Amino acid sequence: MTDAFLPERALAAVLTTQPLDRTLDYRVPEGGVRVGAFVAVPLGPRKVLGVVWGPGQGDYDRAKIRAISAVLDVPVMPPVMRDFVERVADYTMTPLPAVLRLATRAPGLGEPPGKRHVLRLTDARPDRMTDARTRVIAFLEEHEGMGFAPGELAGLVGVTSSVLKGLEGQGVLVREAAPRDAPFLPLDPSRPGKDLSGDQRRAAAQLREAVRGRSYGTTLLKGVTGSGKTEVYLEAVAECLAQGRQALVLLPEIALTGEFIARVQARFGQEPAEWHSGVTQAGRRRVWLGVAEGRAQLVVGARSALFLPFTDLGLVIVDEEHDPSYKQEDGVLYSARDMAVLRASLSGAQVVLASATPSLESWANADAGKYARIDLTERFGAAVLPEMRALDLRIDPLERESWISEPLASAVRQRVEAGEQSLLFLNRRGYAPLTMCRACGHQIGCDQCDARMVEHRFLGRLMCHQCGAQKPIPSECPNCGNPDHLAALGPGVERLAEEVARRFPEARTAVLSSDMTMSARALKARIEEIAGGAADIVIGTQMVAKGHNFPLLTLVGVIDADLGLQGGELRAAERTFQLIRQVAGRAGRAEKPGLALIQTHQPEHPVIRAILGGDEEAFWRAEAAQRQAAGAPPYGRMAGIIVSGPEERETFELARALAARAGMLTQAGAQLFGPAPAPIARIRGRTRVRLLVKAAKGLALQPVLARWVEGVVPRANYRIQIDIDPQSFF
Ligand SMILES: Nc1ncnc2c1ncn2[C@@H]1O[C@H](COP(=O)(O)OP(=O)(O)OP(=O)(O)O)[C@@H](O)[C@H]1O
Ligand SMILES: [Zn+2]
Repeated sequence: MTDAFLPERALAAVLTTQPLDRTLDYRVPEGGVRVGAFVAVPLGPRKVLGVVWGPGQGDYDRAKIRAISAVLDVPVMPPVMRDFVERVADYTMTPLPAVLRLATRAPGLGEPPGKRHVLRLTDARPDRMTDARTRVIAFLEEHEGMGFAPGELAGLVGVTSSVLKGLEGQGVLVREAAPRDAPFLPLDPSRPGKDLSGDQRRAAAQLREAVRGRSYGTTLLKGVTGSGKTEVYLEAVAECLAQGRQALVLLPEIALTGEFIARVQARFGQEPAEWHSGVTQAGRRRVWLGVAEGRAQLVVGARSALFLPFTDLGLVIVDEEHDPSYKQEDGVLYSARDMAVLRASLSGAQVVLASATPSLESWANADAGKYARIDLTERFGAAVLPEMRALDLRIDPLERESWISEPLASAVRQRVEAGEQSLLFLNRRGYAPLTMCRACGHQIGCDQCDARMVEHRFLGRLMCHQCGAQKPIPSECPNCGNPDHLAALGPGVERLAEEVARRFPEARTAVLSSDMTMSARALKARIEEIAGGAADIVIGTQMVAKGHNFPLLTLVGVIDADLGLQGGELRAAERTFQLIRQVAGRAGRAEKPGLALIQTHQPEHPVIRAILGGDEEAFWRAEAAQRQAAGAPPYGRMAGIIVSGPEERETFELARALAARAGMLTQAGAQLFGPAPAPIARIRGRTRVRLLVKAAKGLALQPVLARWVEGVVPRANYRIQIDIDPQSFF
């Protein structure tokens, strides 16, 4: 792609973020415009954001062509970034505007800094409190001292602008000119890092050398939990910064950023830029511009940080690269890990995929020699890997309404007495996964989805984990009307917490679950407190499995190791292995050795044996052999097709129309399975039908799929969604 200039009055093809299937021609304004420039263009009665994508196509009535309204005063989108946007769109089979939206998720891009006004909280309080006023004040108190643009504040709190005006009139809020965006203070890569062990030093040297090469390459950094992967890849970051190039660190969970930022600050003297859903609108704009202008050297963020406009990206770290949350499951269905490799290959950058339990994809790529691989096999310093033991629930059965077996309970008791921490891991949010009437057997489901409602006792509500619908916990059965017979069945973390409180009344407990109504900042603070010893027993969902450092933690109890093995999904074994090894890895990270106790009904299951056995290579090899035999990823290609719509019959008809064209797929060497009702056959009132396409690894699947679906045009409100390399099959 070229970095061309279009003169005044020429036609420019502008890609907007609006859902159109093509670029639109506009007339270039006075002064001309560069290809890649961000512009505002008229579209109907509105002005929308766009990027000059190239010379105009000239296939539209010249007399009707309108002019570009404004060329925004932000850096031009460089050719590699435009290339990246197009490749992502092609790979994920997503319309370009949707990908461009990912790349422009910062408000007010065109406005110069310093011109904005923000509202700030004063010490005054209103004469009369209303619910809306209380929320505004509570929100601003939580974001101590920060100012927000009025529109932004109204949106964030969910109040009208008149509420804000009222508060301003009473002096509760003051209007101030926003300060210029705070600068990004330079990180100093020459500061010394920690003294590395021999293995760490060799690993760091290898990564540094790769970064010095200033060309593309991917390295799998496979190190056992607590081996110092972070310390090692920070050396690669140091090298990248020393080269004057930008670096990006992707983390799978916002809650991890707090600890990571502190480590960057300790290593390089300043904080990195931060990018995730917890960052305010103003903060996003600052980071986006800082990255585009090359002022932000290091960004730490969630998967969408990959779409920031880096000018000279030299390194991408994907930490906990196996984590399923790197796959975006709505909107643009993309894998941030895979797209990181794509982006790096376009930018001449290095990628480091760090994990103790790599994805089979990355393991296989390293095995095939496509990725370099570095192993760290020991924990740093005196710390040793935790001992792992299965607790056979057939031998030590659980008591009624109890989920902690006697041997696990006594291990917890010992830790509490010794002043050490225990972690009880249960990958289920809420109180109970199922509410059933003991009189008639009715199970309370979501009205909109083919899913059971999950009791959240803490909130006093039943909640659908598919669509988020809530209803109060009924006092009588909605089916037979019988009172007092509704029973909560099975445990969630809230119920486990109840048992812990009952059995260890003297212990301080903390529940960490991703659905907790806590701001990102409050969550970070809570995790720091826990790491500092504020809880004796931590109860958590998969959120706690990811990379946290709790130095006092010496015991991990896995409440139900069998949970992920049911259902037989493609990645069930891999995921269970990763999750339990990860969570066990939280134990014994300091001097005291750790113990992981794993409750299971099937200790002889191959996956449970692999988790306990520690021969990881054998596990991956066996898993790889099975996938290879089945032609499944990463040895074969897959695309999931989800057909959805309001009427069941018509949704199936649409799916069958696709199936009728299966010949095209077969001819190209792909196979079609389905249609079949999706495992969750209804979400938000829409019927869901699935098809699955499988093909050999070498086949360029996307063009084949594009031709296949082209011939079937869904009616309004019906959808055909294609998920390339699907991770979930619900
Ligand atoms: N060379 C070193 N000198 C001092 N401390 C170190 C060193 N290497 C690692 N550590 C410390 O050991 C702990 C574990 O290191 P780190 O978090 O980098 O491991 P990790 O491999 O990323 O772990 P996980 O995969 O479990 O998240 C951290 O507290 C880290 O500061
Ligand atoms: Zn629902």
